[in-house]
Amino acid sequence: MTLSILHHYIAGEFVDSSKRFDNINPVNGQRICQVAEADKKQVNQAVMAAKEALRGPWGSMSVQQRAALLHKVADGIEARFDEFVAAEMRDTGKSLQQASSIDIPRGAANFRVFADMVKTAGSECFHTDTPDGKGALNYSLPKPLGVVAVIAPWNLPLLLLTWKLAPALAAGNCIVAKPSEETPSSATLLAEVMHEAGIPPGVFNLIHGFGPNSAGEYLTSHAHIDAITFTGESRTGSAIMRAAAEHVKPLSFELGGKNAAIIFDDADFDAAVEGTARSAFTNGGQVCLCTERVYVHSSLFERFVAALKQKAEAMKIGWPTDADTDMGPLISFEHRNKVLSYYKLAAEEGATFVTGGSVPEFGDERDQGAWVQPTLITGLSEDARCVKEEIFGPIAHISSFDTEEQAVALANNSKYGLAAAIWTQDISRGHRVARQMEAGMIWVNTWYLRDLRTPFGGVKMSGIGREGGQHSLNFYAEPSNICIKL
Ligand SMILES: NC(=O)c1ccc[n+]([C@@H]2O[C@H](COP(=O)([O-])OP(=O)(O)OC[C@H]3O[C@@H](n4cnc5c(N)ncnc54)[C@H](O)[C@@H]3O)[C@@H](O)[C@H]2O)c1
Ligand SMILES: O=C/C=C/C=C(\O)C(=O)O
Repeated sequence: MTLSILHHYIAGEFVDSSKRFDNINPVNGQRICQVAEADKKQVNQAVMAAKEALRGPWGSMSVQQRAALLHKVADGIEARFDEFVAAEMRDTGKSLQQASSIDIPRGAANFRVFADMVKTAGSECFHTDTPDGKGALNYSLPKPLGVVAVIAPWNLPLLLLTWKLAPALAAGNCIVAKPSEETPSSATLLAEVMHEAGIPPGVFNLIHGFGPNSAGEYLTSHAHIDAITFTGESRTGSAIMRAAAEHVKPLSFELGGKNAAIIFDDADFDAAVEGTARSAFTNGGQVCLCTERVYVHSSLFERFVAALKQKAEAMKIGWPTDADTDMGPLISFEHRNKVLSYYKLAAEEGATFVTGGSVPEFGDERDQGAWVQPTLITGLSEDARCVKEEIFGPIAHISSFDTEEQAVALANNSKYGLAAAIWTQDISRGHRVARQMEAGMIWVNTWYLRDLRTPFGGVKMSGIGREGGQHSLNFYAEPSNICIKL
């Protein structure tokens, strides 16, 4: 059976490479298709095509015209919705429910929100007094950065790729994007949609490949890249920072996390259990915002652990296409081995396994896939590696606290600072504890409730900068100040 091949999209054309890699379905380990792997020459072609396109019709297009094109891209995603859902599920094994209610709808929404926002964006203007009394006018003019390298991860492939593409394009930049090697399909479909929508050749370029010594590194170290926006592991962020250092360029980083949930004694118990199960196991724990550390007031601890265990064991781990599936496989065998190595480490570090800790057995082709059990552990010290290091799988450690001060100190005791969830019915405490969190995003009595205008990003090792609303536009366009002597 000849496998289809996913191509790059460079200068408005779909092109192959001599080198290719396999795209694997993590549900059963079967090959889905082959993917062209861009070499240095092709990455250079993509960068130069983007540079050239800045001087073409895109560079002289009005904001209204650019916004209209971005809405056409959103229309195209919606018109091919089922294809995008199928592509995302094939590459990741995520459930139909997740792909069709979060991943793909957000792909279209990301284009629409920034197409609309850029049309109403204003800029600063100051009337300046001068000694001669005639005054001066100072106004700022936002200008696109130029050629932006966009590097995306595999966990929410279309959502996170378009979360960067949409504002970057809305601000007038040209793009060279590299999706994760694990999830090439929806990005390639997006290239088709961009092409059909009439995005001018070279404005959006898509290259496939890996990170080190492959397309990712060739892209981030390219002299003609004007800015880099990256989402992925913190250590990859460090590598990209080193690669980009020589040419000094703006960086936007959305990195790793080891997020805490704090459940106070006055929490709405059922809501806290439901919300914490969702924040621990959504997308198989493969969301940067997922909870991996749960801190419960000592008065509730035993009851809460039992209730969370019940939730975890009630989850349906099944075929992605089944409407009632709660969790699919992990993204790859490599990642499953990483998560299983932490399950093993947890035991070595002395953890008590409340539930899970191994691999589900199906008795069918799924036994050839990258599956793990949702897992809850207790009993580790705060210095344990399983409590300190990001695992990025369906596992959370639960421990107890007595005072609010202890809860804040426990939650903040991390090199990461991406997100936190606080469960309390005392809203003054909610405000008070949220303000003390060393994190970029804090949810109180909810989790992953999104308003696309809000600042999204982390502190410490969790990132540099913010995405979302005007924060995105502020990164992708930088103001020049023009002073006119009157
Ligand atoms: N903060 C956020 O918003 C956010 C969102 C999603 C995922 N993440 C993080 O991403 C990680 C999981 O995603 P992942 O495994 O794809 O991350 P990863 O860092 O392994 O890879 C991310 C992307 O970077 C590329 N890459 C890897 N090494 C590179 C290099 N040296 N130069 C250039 N490109 C390189 C990869 O090919 C991929 O496209 C987790 O740590 C998760 O917390 C963070
Ligand atoms: O895995 C990380 C999830 C990131 C989500 C977003 O960036 C978003 O919802 O805009």
